[in-house]
Amino acid sequence: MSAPALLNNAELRVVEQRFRDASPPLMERAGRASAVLAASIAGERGGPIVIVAGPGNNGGDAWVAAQHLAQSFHRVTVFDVMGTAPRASEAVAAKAAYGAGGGTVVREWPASVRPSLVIDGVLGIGSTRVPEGAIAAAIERINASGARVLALDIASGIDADTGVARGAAVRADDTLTFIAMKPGLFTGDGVEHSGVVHLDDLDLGAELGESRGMLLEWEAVRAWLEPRRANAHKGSHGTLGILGGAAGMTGAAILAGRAALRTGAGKVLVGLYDERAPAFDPEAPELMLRKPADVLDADALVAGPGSGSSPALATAIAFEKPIVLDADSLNDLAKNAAHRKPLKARKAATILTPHPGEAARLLNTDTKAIQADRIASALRMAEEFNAHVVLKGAGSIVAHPDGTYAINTTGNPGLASGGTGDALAGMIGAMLCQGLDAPRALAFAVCLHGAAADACVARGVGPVGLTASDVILEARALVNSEP
Ligand SMILES: NC(=O)C1=CN([C@@H]2O[C@H](COP(=O)(O)OP(=O)(O)OC[C@H]3O[C@@H](n4cnc5c(N)ncnc54)[C@H](O)[C@@H]3O)[C@@H](O)[C@H]2O)[C@@H](O)CC1
Ligand SMILES: [K+]
Repeated sequence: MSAPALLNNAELRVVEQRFRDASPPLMERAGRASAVLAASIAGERGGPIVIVAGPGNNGGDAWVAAQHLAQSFHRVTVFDVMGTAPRASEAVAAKAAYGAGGGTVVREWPASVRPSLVIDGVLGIGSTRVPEGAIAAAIERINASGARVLALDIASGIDADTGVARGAAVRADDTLTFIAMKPGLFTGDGVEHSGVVHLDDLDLGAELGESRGMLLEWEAVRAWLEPRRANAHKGSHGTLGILGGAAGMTGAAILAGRAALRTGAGKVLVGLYDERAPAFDPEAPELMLRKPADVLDADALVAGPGSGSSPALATAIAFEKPIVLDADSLNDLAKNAAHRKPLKARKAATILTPHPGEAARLLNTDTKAIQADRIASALRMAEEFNAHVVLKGAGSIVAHPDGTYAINTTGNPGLASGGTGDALAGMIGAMLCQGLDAPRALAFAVCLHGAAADACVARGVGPVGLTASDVILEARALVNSEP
């Protein structure tokens, strides 16, 4: 199973140009696919369908869908938001054919209809400003309809590149997206607004070529970790060192250690800065709690969980194998410019795990600016620090110094609780120890961490009250489960 490609607006416009004379036209294919999915959602004898058509080609898709649905005897009402003539000739023809067949078109929300399905064709990837006037009102009406909503291409009002809702934005139950997946469906506000995402590649899939972005789905990613060989021993799966746990924060480093052990690291040495740190972890006596100087004979190092103002970052930068910088080490990196040059010059891989607040400090900006373009922010950190970066938050972004990126599709709001970041850092370390290269170790752990949280929620453990320890145990089950 290969990972689905992500195409941004500019890349999609190139595809549209290349295929502008395709036969059948792309809009015909998109509208027809929309009608097929809508019919399957509404059911053959389903209730009325309200189709909301906007001013651009997204509205064009809606007109084509309306034509097909009316021909297959669905009770269709089109709400023509602007009342202007569609731009694309296929849309003009579809509107005319729909009208000629006696199809209902209204210029106001059809309040007397109780739709079983609303199709959102207000704005697509051309939505590049705050919706206003009739467009904004139509979006609000769709959200207030109480009906199931199918968005065409992307929920209206969501930016296809960034996932940002600038103002009013449709909340869809399903989105049928065309040609390729778009980043904005899977990160930022897009996560909440897209619902279940369906892809119809309009028969172009094989012709799209390489792309800079991809989606991380657990079913595809899980195959990256090879099954254990029968003759494996603890040395086969590496030794992870962890630097952290200053006074009052030993829990963070211990959680990272437990996560690493339970997701497959051969040995885990936790170097605690707290002078009065416990001698062992009663819940995981296998964890070797040590002084920081005694954990450096390892295959990879995680620095930062609860490390406070200790020298964890400087020690990690000097470590000659892969490192993961988390939490306090990221804040140290943001505060002390002197660390940047030696970090950038490292020969072994560096992984950074900022949440938006930490990312804002690293890039010397504010959280709002980070969230306004999460992909660009993650790629900028990857370049500035010569590191593989995960920008955490809904739709985590994994970005690499070569300009490629991925968006994670797993995870849920239950992960917004203390300790889950420490667990993720430990899982990344465990994957480095088990021989995945840094980009894969990072992407694998991010996807696993979210998939574990999803599995917990699926059996009623969370999202409310989900703990890092729950996620760690579920992650162990997942790395051992058969595909
Ligand atoms: N061009 C093509 O080859 C294809 C396009 N397709 C559809 O076309 C869509 C893109 O079409 P368009 O580029 O026409 O753009 P949209 O249909 O997304 O809408 C943009 C139109 O609304 C205006 N607009 C944008 N943001 C607005 C706002 N916030 N408030 C008010 N008006 C706003 C724009 O000026 C433009 O006229 C895709 O999302 C997809 O649904 C599909 O039919 C597949 C093929
Ligand atoms: K739409």
